[in-house]
Amino acid sequence: MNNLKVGLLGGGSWGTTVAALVTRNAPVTLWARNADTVREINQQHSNETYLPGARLPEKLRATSDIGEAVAGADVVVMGIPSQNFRSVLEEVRKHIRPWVPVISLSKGLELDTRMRMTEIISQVLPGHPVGVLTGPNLAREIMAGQAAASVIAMEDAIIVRELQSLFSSGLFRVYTNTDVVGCELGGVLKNIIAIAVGMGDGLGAGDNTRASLITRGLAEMSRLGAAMGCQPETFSGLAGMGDMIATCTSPQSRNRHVGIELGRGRSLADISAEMFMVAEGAKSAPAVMALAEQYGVEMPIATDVYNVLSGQTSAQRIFRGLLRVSAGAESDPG
Ligand SMILES: NC(=O)C1=CN([C@@H]2O[C@H](COP(=O)(O)OP(=O)(O)OC[C@H]3O[C@@H](n4cnc5c(N)ncnc54)[C@H](O)[C@@H]3O)[C@@H](O)[C@H]2O)C=CC1
Ligand SMILES: O=C(CO)COP(=O)(O)O
Repeated sequence: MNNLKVGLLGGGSWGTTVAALVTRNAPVTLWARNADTVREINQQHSNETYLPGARLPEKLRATSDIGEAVAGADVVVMGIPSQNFRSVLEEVRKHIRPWVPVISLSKGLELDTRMRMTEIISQVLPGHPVGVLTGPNLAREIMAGQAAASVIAMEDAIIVRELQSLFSSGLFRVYTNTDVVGCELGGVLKNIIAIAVGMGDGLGAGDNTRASLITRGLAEMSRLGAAMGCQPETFSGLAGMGDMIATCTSPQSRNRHVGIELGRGRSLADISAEMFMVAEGAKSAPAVMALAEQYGVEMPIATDVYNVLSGQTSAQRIFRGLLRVSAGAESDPG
């Protein structure tokens, strides 16, 4: 048991799931902007829109007053999609107490600035310890009580251990890591590769194709990570390979779903119009391209995904192109 009070922002699939997990260890106040969601969590102990069929702990309290969630919190957790992350953080700033750690659950980059979420936290809330919880963590599976593992990454090796126990429970095993950038990058980049894998699945490609994309995707993730000074081991861990496998193979993944529909020949605008949940890879792809250029790293799969997302080519054309490109050494970028 922990004495820390937690303010968790974001009443979507993952915010609600993490709130339910942490409630076992500490009191959690979940802020959601939608008043109906707040009422449903408090009265019915469910969030049917995002987690159909799941029963939430009765102890979990939701509010639509962000001050109520943040002002008394010893830890603030951000479950807000990346493109809205900064605006919510600006609100957090009005209520948060000094030195309270802020942990991101989000797996995207801010489009205009190409910043990671922990960078945004440090910019908006200087002086607050920052971290990220990330790994192969499909929300609905965890709510259904299936075992999973995750990583909490913070630069401070002491604070990270304190927070490890806050997020851990019997079926949710949380490891620590001090490579914040590597862990965060893993979560961002696997979404792009999951879109590529989805395209292949939508086009009827085989298991060998999927395995090749995952492996070559991991190689380009590791190259960008190396250029950005990350620890190479991070990418073979839960935040890298682990999350890559979960997202690239699960029917639950929203990013893979976007890829499947692109593979069937639909446009991103059409696919997005009928999705109410976020697919971070589709939003972050241009920022990933900008990072690759900034660090001089070749990312052929991410580039193809970006070109399909932006309507410059089709999934069918890039998959045909893949077969035409001659392969070099396995250590080469192509
Ligand atoms: N769903 C999953 O299995 C996992 C998701 N993540 C990451 O967690 C982050 C959040 O994703 P999900 O909860 O899955 O998304 P979601 O699409 O299920 O829910 C997003 C929630 O954010 C809220 N929201 C959006 N903009 C807002 C704003 N300006 N102010 C207040 N609330 C706002 C929405 O109302 C919604 O409740 C994403 O970055 C995602 O990549 C990470 C691990 C697992
Ligand atoms: O990050 C996730 C699993 O770890 C969720 O993936 P999707 O956003 O593609 O559903």
